[in-house]
Amino acid sequence: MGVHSGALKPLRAKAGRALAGRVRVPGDKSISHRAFLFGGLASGRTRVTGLLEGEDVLATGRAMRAMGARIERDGEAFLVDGVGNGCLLEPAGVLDFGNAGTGSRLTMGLAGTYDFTTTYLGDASLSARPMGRVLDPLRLMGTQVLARSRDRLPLSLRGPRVAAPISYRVPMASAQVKSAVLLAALNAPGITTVIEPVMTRDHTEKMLEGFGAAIEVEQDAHGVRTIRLEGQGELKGVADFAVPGDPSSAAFLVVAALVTPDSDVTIENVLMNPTRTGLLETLAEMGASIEVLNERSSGGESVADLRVRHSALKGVDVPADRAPSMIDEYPILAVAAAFAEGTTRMQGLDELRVKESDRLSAVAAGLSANGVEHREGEDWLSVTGRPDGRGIGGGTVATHLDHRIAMSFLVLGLACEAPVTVDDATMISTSFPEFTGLIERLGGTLESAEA
Ligand SMILES: O=C(O)C1=C[C@@H](OP(=O)(O)O)[C@@H](O)[C@H](O)C1
Ligand SMILES: C=C(OP(=O)(O)O)C(=O)O
Repeated sequence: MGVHSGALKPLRAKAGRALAGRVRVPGDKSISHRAFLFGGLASGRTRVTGLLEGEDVLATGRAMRAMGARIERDGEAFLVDGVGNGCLLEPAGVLDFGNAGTGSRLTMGLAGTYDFTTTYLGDASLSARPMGRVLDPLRLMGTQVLARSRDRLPLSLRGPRVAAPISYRVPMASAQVKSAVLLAALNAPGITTVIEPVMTRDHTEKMLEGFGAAIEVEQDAHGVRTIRLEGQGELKGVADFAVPGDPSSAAFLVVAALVTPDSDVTIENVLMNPTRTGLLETLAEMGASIEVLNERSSGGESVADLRVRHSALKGVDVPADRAPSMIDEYPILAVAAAFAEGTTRMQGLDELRVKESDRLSAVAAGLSANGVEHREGEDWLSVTGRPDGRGIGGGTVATHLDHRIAMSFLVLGLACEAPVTVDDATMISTSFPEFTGLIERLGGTLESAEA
């Protein structure tokens, strides 16, 4: 059952004090999913610290347990005892991924080439999202797909006796598709090749290498990456795996501090992998005061503390080729743009239409509800700001089961003239259960808006 089995919980944010203090965001969602997937597949034990205990990640943990992994809590850590590559067990029941695109798509890759049946279920949001993007390469590897409605959940997969290694060019910028093919390749004999024309987050490649897979990555002069993975090799648990803080969660606190007058906030231990820092780059161009402090290496990734102070922002053009490195950050960038002098133009946003909601139209509707000047195109958005937040706010935003829409518009409400209400805040726990507590600890005002 997803988080959305209960009643809606409307929440309201209003302007008040400056935000101040030091906080730590929870673990990165992408890396946490992969820690359960790779730890649960590898032979031996992986001890995971800093894991995000969001609903999405917990669903991946349950799926791995259903396929034979042992996952136990040990104080602050999780101990994951894996089955060994090639040795997943057929799950007895359906695998319910709730709201999680990453969990469901990567697990389809991981288990879809096994000679057994797996059945995938999701909430209303996930059941509306396209799955053909992972089912197409799986079909090429020999997997049969059974779905009531074409390439949507709920669906079942049945793998072949022996999966075929393939060469696959990822047709859209998607780390989930790249990862699903690489995970499927672990169970195929020989070498599978994935060609990635535009680089997306590289956590799967890095972690596969860390867990001992035979993987090679080459990049040509145009940035096209060729990833080769030899299947059916051994994967070994990682004694200590530390998950860095999630930059996509930090983004809400960064923008909250930038737009709330007199704020001064430090966010500790944020992942600085360059495939994830597009928002920071854009905000710097807008004139944001963000100091990157104490940059260090943790578990093969670079992390840093971010000191963010209230700043006068100006509108900028955000190029389409930056989209992969900030794909989940456009809703909160639109909020930063609502406080910037001039117009911010964002391009290359086609993938936003197939997230937890159609994020382009959900953001545009939320801006409309709060009187923020903007224009929406097929794959672009422009937002014209009001630097002091005067004359904006006062609306109620439809979140469409989308955590990032809920958090973004609550941040809007922290700094505009009239309070902003979101129709439901329960989905926030899919990726950032600590969000409301951290905003309040920093001095922000959130209140229940239940009738
Ligand atoms: O691989 C991942 O962990 C993710 C990839 C991205 O999705 P796409 O691959 O659909 O772009 C991103 O939006 C999602 O939040 C996490
Ligand atoms: C798109 C997202 O996640 P997923 O695809 O895993 O549901 C997100 O967290 O913004």
